[in-house]
Formats: sequence, C-alpha cells, structure tokens
Amino acid sequence: MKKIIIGDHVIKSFGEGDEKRNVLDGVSVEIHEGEFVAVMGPSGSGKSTLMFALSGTESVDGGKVVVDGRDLSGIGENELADLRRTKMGFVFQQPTMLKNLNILDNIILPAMRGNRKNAAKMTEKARALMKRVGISELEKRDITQVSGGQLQRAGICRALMNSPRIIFGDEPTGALNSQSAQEIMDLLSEINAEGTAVMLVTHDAKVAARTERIMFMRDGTIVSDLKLPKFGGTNMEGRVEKVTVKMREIGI
Ligand SMILES: Nc1ncnc2c1ncn2[C@@H]1O[C@H](COP(=O)(O)OP(=O)(O)OP(=O)(O)O)[C@@H](O)[C@H]1O
Repeated sequence: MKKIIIGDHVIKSFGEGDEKRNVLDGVSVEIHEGEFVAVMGPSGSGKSTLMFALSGTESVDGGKVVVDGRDLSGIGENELADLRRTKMGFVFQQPTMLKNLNILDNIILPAMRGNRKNAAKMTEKARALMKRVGISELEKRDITQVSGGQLQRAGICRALMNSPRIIFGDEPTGALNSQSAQEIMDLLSEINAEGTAVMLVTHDAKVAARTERIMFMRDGTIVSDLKLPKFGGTNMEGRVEKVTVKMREIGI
C-alpha cells in the first residue's frame, strides 16, 4: 500500500550547548494510506514531537520527512502550508476555536484561507459534515455554548473540510468523559474505514486498542510496533489486554 508519510532517521533536538538533547533520536517510520495508528509512550518520550515532525508543523534537525511523495526538506513556506491544508487534518485535545465566531464559521474559516469566492461551497460542505457527526443544530452556537464532546465533533468537521489523506490527533479524547471519548473514537474509526489514515497520540489503552498499529516510544525512539487486526466491534477486552501487556513491558 502507498506510503502517505515517511520519516527517515528523523532527529529533532531542543536546547543549546550542554543542554542540547535529541527529543527524536533518529526515528524511522512509515504510515500507509488508510492506516489507523496510535503512538504511546511515557510523558516526554517524544510522541507529540514526532507528530509535529511528521506533519511538517516543526522542522527537523536531521533525517527527512516525506509527505505524499514530497520531501519536506527545502520546501517553501507556502507550499508547506498548502500541503498541510490539503493533505492533513489536525484534531487536538482542546480544539482551539475563536470565541467571536459561531461553530459553523469556526469550521469553515481555516479551510477558506481568506478566499471568499468558495464560501457557498465551503458552507455546504461544513453543513454536510456537521450533519454527519450529529451537530447540525449547533451551527449558530457560540463555542462556549456546546459540550466538550460536541466541540470535539466540530473540531473533527474542521479537520475534514479539505478531505485530508491523514488526520493527526494529539490526545483527541483526553479531555472527554468515557462516553464522549467512545463516540469520538467511533467517529474516527468510521472516517478511517472510508480510507483516511489516522494517527493518534494517546495515553489511553482503550483508545489505542481501537487502532490497528501501536507504536511505543521511549527516549525519542520507537521501541516497539504492535500490530492488531482492524477493529470489527468485538474482542475489545483482548485488544486492551494486548496493549496493556506491552505498556507494562515498556514501563509506561
Ligand atoms: N519547543 C520545545 N522546546 C524545548 N523542549 C521541548 C519543546 N517541545 C518539546 N520539548 C521537550 O521534548 C520532550 C518531548 O516532548 P513531547 O511533547 O514530544 O513528549 P510527549 O511524549 O508527547 O509527552 P506527553 O505525554 O507529556 O505529552 C520533553 O522533554 C519536552 O520538554
């Protein structure tokens, strides 16, 4: 299957002089089209930094990152912004949305990038996505007038506006109660089943167990790559057990 993201001996360091250390210490990883991946590891092991490096959010200090066949080293700022906008969607623990805009506009605006010409098309797309995730009735609401789960659904709509090839999620269920977290995972699984690759950073074994591949990080490297069959709605307990056994092995 085609590789949507390649990280080849990626190095990322922070700090200067004696304080300098590699937060990513030569990480090599390939994410394939339509894959559903989780990244786990102790706090500070480099999970978010890996996601930022693979998505071109952060530049790297060594090795290379290739997105959809395009090597990010030497790519111009505008091209990188276009690549990120058209190929990738981002979902965070707390969706960062603007307080002075309603939910619908918060979903539409980043995808428009100031181009008012396609506003009608974008509005139509946003409404279709909102309907799909069950928040149609919230379009005029302010972001302070919805629940955490509803806001995260809006965040997912926003991430899907340009039909990305991959969704990156940094703890997308981290701020939700278990029922809402479950619903968000159902939604991400559906999106993945339609062919969009999904890569999630998570501390939650139940979240990771919904995916088909769990990469475990420690000290800036991937120390284990656990494969699971695609989740078909059964044997959740067995899957969680496999993940927790590995977590114990790694010392998480
Ligand atoms: N911009 C930065 N400047 C300096 N150090 C940083 C920066 N970003 C991350 N780090 C450091 O890099 C290390 C890895 O951070 P990262 O956020 O990738 O870890 P993580 O595994 O996602 O952790 P957590 O599970 O706590 O979110 C940490 O020690 C962090 O302090």
